[in-house]
Amino acid sequence: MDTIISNTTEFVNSNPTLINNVELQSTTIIQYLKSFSNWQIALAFIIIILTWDQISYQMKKGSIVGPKFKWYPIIGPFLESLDPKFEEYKAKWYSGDLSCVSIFHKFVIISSTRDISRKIFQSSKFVKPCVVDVAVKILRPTNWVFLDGKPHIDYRKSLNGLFTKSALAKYLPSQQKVMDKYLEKFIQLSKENNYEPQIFFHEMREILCALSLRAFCGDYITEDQIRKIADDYYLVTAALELVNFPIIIPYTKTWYGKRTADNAMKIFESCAQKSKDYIAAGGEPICVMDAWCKLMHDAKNENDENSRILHRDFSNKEISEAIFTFLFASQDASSSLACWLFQIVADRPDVLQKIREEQLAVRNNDLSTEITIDLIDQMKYTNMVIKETLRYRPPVLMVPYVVKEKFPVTPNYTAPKGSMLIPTLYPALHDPEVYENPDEFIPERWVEGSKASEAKKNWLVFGCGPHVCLGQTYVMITFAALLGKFALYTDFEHKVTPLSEKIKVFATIFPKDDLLMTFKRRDPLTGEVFE
Ligand code: HEM
Repeated sequence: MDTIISNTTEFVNSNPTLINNVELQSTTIIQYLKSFSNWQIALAFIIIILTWDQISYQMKKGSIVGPKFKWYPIIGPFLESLDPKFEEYKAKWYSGDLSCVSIFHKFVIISSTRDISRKIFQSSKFVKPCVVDVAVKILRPTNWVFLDGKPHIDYRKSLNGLFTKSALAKYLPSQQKVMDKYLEKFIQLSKENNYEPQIFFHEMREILCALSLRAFCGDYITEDQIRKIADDYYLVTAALELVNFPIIIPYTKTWYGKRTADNAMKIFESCAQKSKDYIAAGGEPICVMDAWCKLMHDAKNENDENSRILHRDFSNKEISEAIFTFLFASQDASSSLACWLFQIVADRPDVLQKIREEQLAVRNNDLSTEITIDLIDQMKYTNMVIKETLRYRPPVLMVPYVVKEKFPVTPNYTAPKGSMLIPTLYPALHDPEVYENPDEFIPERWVEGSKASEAKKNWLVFGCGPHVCLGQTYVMITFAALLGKFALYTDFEHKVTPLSEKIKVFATIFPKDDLLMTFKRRDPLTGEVFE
């Protein structure tokens, strides 16, 4: 290196004409630039940026489907993305196996076939889940959900035990109490409104939040704390919208979202300590936190090195952050499922009738029968209704991933590093080759051995691969218990409007008219309805 520098210096010093030439040229360039006005320079700069924006778009787009040019320079379809429309998404999915858009500097690739989507979900070497910038601030950088590769897999192993069937069985009794409470609340609300249909979108979100918090934190969390978190939670959803300002400025959406998340995590931290004390005193787990503390407690006394590593001592802060991610992952998707499930079942009296018959049959007409996992496993038809609702109206339409290194997604297309890659779930779940008349709601298509039930590869409702939904069994069990109870003890009706079947996108998907319903008390054995 030194030799190169000294040789160059020698060469330049021995060539005075060269120095003169360089000086002359720089003076000429400066004089030339000076001959332009500031406006002309600014204009040239803009033209260079715009040209680069288009060239970069074309290079990244390659052979895949997408607008021929970036029609709105720089911003791309940013304004449309502020108010996402289901029909626009759908048009995009069916425009090609891979399609793209470019918004500001972000290049977004959407995959719409089952196989490409599965490949993306399973390629953790090339991709990792993509979160909006502000999510790291709201969920905190130390949160386990931001782990990637082996550290993520190991952390997942320690969490999987909290959502097995045997663990979920322990949370059921406290969830039942929440269901009873909200059943009374829904009937009371309807009575106060003279049984006229009213919006139940907010109530569905509230019951789901309460169910999750009781399952996660047991009785360590108070009714007031649950109500406060349920009331404020929409501020977190709003703060984490795909398009949001990345810096947290006081009194903006993101600031309110962070404040809500911090308050919730503070509550969870104190619950975690109470749970640790309870388990240390020999208590049996009745909630997710207890189950976690029990695993940690037992691991200390086990001779098994692996279990000691998996269930090391997690701090209260770590537990609180993980519990918040469970709430965050569950709240919008579960509320979406609740809205569609009640609407769809209420609109189909024959389906509701079959659910009621099954609910009585599995209880042998004995209403004091305890709801257990075994009993839920016997609710075949109820489970098929839930599964078909998830297929017909999948709460999560797409899962954004970010490309870590150049990713050959197909033999003809390589996704550039840094681009956003979005596998979609909807097209695989509406594939007419697997689900005949995919836009019809047919629970019977899920009978054992049927084409639909055998097509495991199409069942992408909960994703697949290393980040597959941690709560999927929890969802099926909770909703079977919930739907069963409401079908037996209430007579619920839905007011159909022209917007009921239209889809509103708000993180997940909801009926556009916000679900107009009434609930009346019903005798489960005679079917008599009371006002
Ligand atoms: C109807 C309700 C739900 C739906 C449709 C749903 C769907 C999904 C989907 C599509 C993913 C991304 C999977 C992937 O990238 O491959 C996911 C991830 C996740 N879900 Fe769910 N989910 C639901 C409810 C829940 C519940 C109730 C919980 C917690 C109790 C939960 C916890 C999680 C977690 C922690 C992740 C991230 C896993 C990881 O990164 O390792 N979800 N979910």
